[in-house]
Amino acid sequence: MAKATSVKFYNGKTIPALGLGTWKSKPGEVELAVKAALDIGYRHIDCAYVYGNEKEVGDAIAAKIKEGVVKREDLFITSKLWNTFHQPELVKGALLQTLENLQLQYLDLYLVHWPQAYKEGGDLFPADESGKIQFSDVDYLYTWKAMEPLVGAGLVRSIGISNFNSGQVERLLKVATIKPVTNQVECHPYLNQKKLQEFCEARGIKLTAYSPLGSPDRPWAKPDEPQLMDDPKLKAIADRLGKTVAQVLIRYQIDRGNIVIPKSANPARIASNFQVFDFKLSDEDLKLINTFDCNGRFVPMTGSFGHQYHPFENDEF
Ligand SMILES: NC(=O)C1=CN([C@@H]2O[C@H](COP(=O)(O)OP(=O)(O)OC[C@H]3O[C@@H](n4cnc5c(N)ncnc54)[C@H](OP(=O)(O)O)[C@@H]3O)[C@@H](O)[C@H]2O)C=CC1
Ligand SMILES: CC(=O)C(C)=O
Repeated sequence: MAKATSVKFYNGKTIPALGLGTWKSKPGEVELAVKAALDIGYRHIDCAYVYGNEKEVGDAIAAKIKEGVVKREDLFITSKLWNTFHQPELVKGALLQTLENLQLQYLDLYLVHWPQAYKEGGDLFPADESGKIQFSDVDYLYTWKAMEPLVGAGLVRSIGISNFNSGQVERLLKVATIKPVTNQVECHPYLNQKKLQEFCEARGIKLTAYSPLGSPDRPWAKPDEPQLMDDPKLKAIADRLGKTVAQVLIRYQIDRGNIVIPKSANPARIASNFQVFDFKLSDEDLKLINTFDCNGRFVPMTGSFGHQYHPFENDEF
């Protein structure tokens, strides 16, 4: 198989262009999934405190390091600061908990998971009696200022953001001493993020594409909603190339210069999703897939509607 490609950040560090997503991989299955991925050749794992499975991801990484399959320095491990830890004095403690969970001395990348903060100190989704999430008004600029010293302390190699819209990126850049290396956002043919990608790229920030397969296992999916991977137009392209739709969707991101983190908990699909380094999409196919955009967002974070920093309500992109 051809060599896996990597993407270079403005700070000189590199990230494998393809990583394994871990949201919704149950604690009982994620350890096997990460072990399978590392055996297959994945070197980049996308984690988050809120996924509730970091300990099992850490067990898998530790086991594969012990077996001699991988060395720590060959891995790229990302995690994310959850919304209830945005108060500056909570940021380092949240990271230390994630490091302990993952059994690591440092992360390669730590992201502010969302720009909007939730009420600190309790549930990860702190709801009132009516079920409405309780917000906190901490400004993400203060959170960012608490992320920056983590780099100098050697606890993280790079820092970045996730789910920030263009206005929020711009606002952050005005105060940042350390610029984010990436903005991790939902990205696939129905929401191709062309404008946000160009906006970030012009500022030296790489885009990481989450839910690249359309997140069919998202908990709020309804049976009658369209499934990206069932799209006949994508199926036709995949059939013509002799590839799976998932492989085309992954390659769509790599060929646009993005980082991509498909999730699977199934070893056969984890392997097949990695078989994307022996072909490229032509410019014609990229252009054709770009026309499928319909502003189709699968992860709208509806519980945050009404929050002043919820990213999907005001700015165009
Ligand atoms: N920063 C953020 O706010 C967010 C970050 N993320 C990150 O991005 C990752 C990926 O996004 P996610 O929303 O999980 O969804 P994906 O778009 O990666 O889709 C995952 C789903 O696709 C299935 N699947 C995987 N490979 C194949 C295949 N080859 N053929 C058919 N089905 C397949 C999986 O099933 P199975 O497991 O059974 O194979 C699972 O149901 C997350 O896991 C997380 O790490 C995601 C959302 C938000
Ligand atoms: C999956 C995820 O990262 C969310 C919903 O924040």
